[in-house]
Amino acid sequence: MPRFPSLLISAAQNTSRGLRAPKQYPLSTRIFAMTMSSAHLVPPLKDKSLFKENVAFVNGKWVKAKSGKIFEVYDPASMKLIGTVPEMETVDVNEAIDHAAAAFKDFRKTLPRERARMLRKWYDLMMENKEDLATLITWENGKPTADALGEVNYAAAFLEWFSEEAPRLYGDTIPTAVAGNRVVTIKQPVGVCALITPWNFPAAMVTRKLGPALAAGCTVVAKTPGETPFTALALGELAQRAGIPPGVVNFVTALDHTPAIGQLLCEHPTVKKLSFTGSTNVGKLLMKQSSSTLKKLSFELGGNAPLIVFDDADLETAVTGAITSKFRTSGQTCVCANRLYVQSGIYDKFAERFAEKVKGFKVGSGYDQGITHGPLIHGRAVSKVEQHIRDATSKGAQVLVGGQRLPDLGENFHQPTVLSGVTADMAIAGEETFGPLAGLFKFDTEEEVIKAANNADVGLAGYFFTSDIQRAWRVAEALEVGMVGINTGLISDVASPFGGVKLSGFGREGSKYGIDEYVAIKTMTFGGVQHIG
Ligand SMILES: NC(=O)c1ccc[n+]([C@@H]2O[C@H](COP(=O)([O-])OP(=O)(O)OC[C@H]3O[C@@H](n4cnc5c(N)ncnc54)[C@H](O)[C@@H]3O)[C@@H](O)[C@H]2O)c1
Ligand SMILES: O=CCCC(=O)O
Repeated sequence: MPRFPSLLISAAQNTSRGLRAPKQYPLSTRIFAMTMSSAHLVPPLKDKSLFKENVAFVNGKWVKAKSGKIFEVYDPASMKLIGTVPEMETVDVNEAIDHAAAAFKDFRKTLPRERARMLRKWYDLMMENKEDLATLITWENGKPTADALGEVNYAAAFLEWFSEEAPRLYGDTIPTAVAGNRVVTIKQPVGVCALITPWNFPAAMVTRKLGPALAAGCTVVAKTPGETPFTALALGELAQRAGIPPGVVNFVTALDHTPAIGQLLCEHPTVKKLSFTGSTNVGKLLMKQSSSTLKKLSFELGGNAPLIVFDDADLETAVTGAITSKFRTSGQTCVCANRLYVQSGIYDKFAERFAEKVKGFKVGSGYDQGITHGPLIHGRAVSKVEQHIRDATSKGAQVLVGGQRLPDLGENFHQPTVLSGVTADMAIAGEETFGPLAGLFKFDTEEEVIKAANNADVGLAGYFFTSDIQRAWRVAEALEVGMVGINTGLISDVASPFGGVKLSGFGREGSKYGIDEYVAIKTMTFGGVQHIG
């Protein structure tokens, strides 16, 4: 039986999840009055209509699940109810696929510049509503407001970028090898696309797929993450305001029915493409399920990024880069450094300075002033951090900073933690923690560290710090990853191809390559062409 790590949780097992019959929770009570009495203040939305409750977005309409079932979404900081959304089933999603297929007939014929204008308008609306979108992100994901605002900018940038790519979807003219033939290619939209995204970037993971899909002329059915559906639904509202035709963008919502919906999206013959961001285990399952329809696939899966600090690195650059890479979104980023390899000559200085910086973090509610790090997404995420700390310390690692939960702040808070003396036999070496835990490994030679860094079945990102230009090329080429940061801990950029190798998946998002995932190249061969004269 396949395992669905974050989903096979029944209401009884997890008090923050559960299926209920629809209940009346007046919005005004929750956003305003309730938040005044909760552990933290949720800023009121300037535009309350961006908060879509009990509805999903299908064919330009706000709809409920046919069964009338809903599920609850909780604030990971206060553990209070944010609201409910439809627990859709395959019957609902089948309908969404049919609408997307019907919309594709016309949308594929729109001029690229028309699609560009729609995407640009959607981008503008995201920017106009950035504070509200950030409020929603912090509410359901927990990241501090400044980070949430950064995510809105990053997310909107994918719509802007692909609005610019849409009119430049060029084919080729190819010098033929056959006398009398002339060959040209065009790029055509693949058709209806299924998009499945995770909770760690509730806006950016969605727009990074939607932007290129629409730019290419595809229509989509996007399955929102169970933990963070409200941000995506707000994007649906803005899509409608941007004039994107009904059926072109559909957002379906589900928690417990996610595996069944995933299977439907994979096996449905009308769905021509699946783009998934999430764990490697779920990616493997989706690939298997998609085999009967041989869909075009792109997978952005788990990472376990090595970050290497060589003796010749600039200490401050390395410390800042490691902090940025390791603790972004409290370590819940697929490109977060997970294994920090520090050369013996700089190890003590680096450990001291790095630990000092981490000690300065302020953990708390994402809405509070000065907070640098929020809660983790749920209890299972906190348990994994604890488990990695317990395992490492039982095998000899020492805690330099942190090491404990923060129960006074809430169930989902954990101290940012630094361990030194981490070795290859510890759990943290083999799997990503996906939390605020940095493990420092000591190494002596470049050869040894490359071998250790590449000793992973995944290969998403890698980072290193050095002042030697020869080494920079050598190491960048040797690391078995899709993306390398050299003297920087931040590699995410709309203009840069994003994606991995090995079990981190395949396909590239963002950049000039992102749109390729949503098109099919058609070759046209013209025969019997004679030369004149
Ligand atoms: N490479 C990337 O760009 C990237 C980005 C973010 C997260 N991730 C990875 O995702 C993991 C953390 O997120 P997670 O634990 O929520 O991942 P996950 O795979 O459990 O969930 C990701 C998404 O898949 C959905 N899902 C889960 N089971 C499914 C199924 N059987 N069928 C269809 N959909 C299903 C979830 O609802 C969610 O929307 C980490 O491994 C992280 O590295 C990768
Ligand atoms: O976590 C995954 C994506 C994060 C990013 O795009 O930088």
